[in-house]
Amino acid sequence: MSDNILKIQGLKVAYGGIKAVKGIDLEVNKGELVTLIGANGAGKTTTLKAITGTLPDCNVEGVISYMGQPLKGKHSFQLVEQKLAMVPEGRGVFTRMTIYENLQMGAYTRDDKAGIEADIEKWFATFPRLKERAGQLAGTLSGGEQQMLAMARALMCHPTLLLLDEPSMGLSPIMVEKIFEVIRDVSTQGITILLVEQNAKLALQAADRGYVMDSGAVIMTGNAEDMLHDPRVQAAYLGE
Ligand SMILES: Nc1ncnc2c1ncn2[C@@H]1O[C@H](COP(=O)(O)OP(=O)(O)OP(=O)(O)O)[C@@H](O)[C@H]1O
Repeated sequence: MSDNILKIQGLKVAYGGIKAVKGIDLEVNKGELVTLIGANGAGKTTTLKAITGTLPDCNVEGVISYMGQPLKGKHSFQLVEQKLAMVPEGRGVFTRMTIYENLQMGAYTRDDKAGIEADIEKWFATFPRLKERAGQLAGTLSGGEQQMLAMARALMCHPTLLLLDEPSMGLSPIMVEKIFEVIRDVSTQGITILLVEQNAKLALQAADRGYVMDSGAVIMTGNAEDMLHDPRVQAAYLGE
């Protein structure tokens, strides 16, 4: 039996005349941390949005399967029920709700009240800044704090697959370090992760495998450690 959690076959996405994704294949296996890297406009976010079905009205072809079932036509709430969670670019926290309420919302598919409370405390221990601000509106948080909250909220549903879109974007180096520490930790807990990241070095250092996208196509894939030492990746994406 295959241990695919996510399987993308022949994905094509066109925004009108713009071919953003040109027939890519990608797999994420159980327990893996896979990263998708590439320059601005390569098609990474479009690929994630195709998985979650949150693309604007545009032409999509190909098959995306999650746990062996096609995802087409599923609503966001159905994905969370199936334990597929995403932290979008820009975080997407509920700005007019408190931090505490945001975390509760992340657990809306669960009914184990004590477990939910225990998880909130767990994330407060990981991110003490959120605990200090538990009753504060999420919209008043800094970008880094919102990123922590968005990750903690996504993890409140105990996802099987976590999709992360540019978690390091706009964050201070210390915050980037903290977020990557949490990503690695979550991965070692057995949660399968697909990480889209512009910081290719950090992403490949954290990941098991990587894919490089360029102009809508996957131009390279392999073991993350090997990719880190590949002269082509070093020259094009690692600034070396
Ligand atoms: N809603 C849209 N309408 C039209 N074109 C779009 C839309 N969203 C993205 N594109 C185009 O699709 C291509 C891929 O964009 P996408 O955001 O997927 O790339 P990316 O690799 O995630 O880049 P970035 O790191 O800058 O977010 C780009 O040429 C972009 O301009």
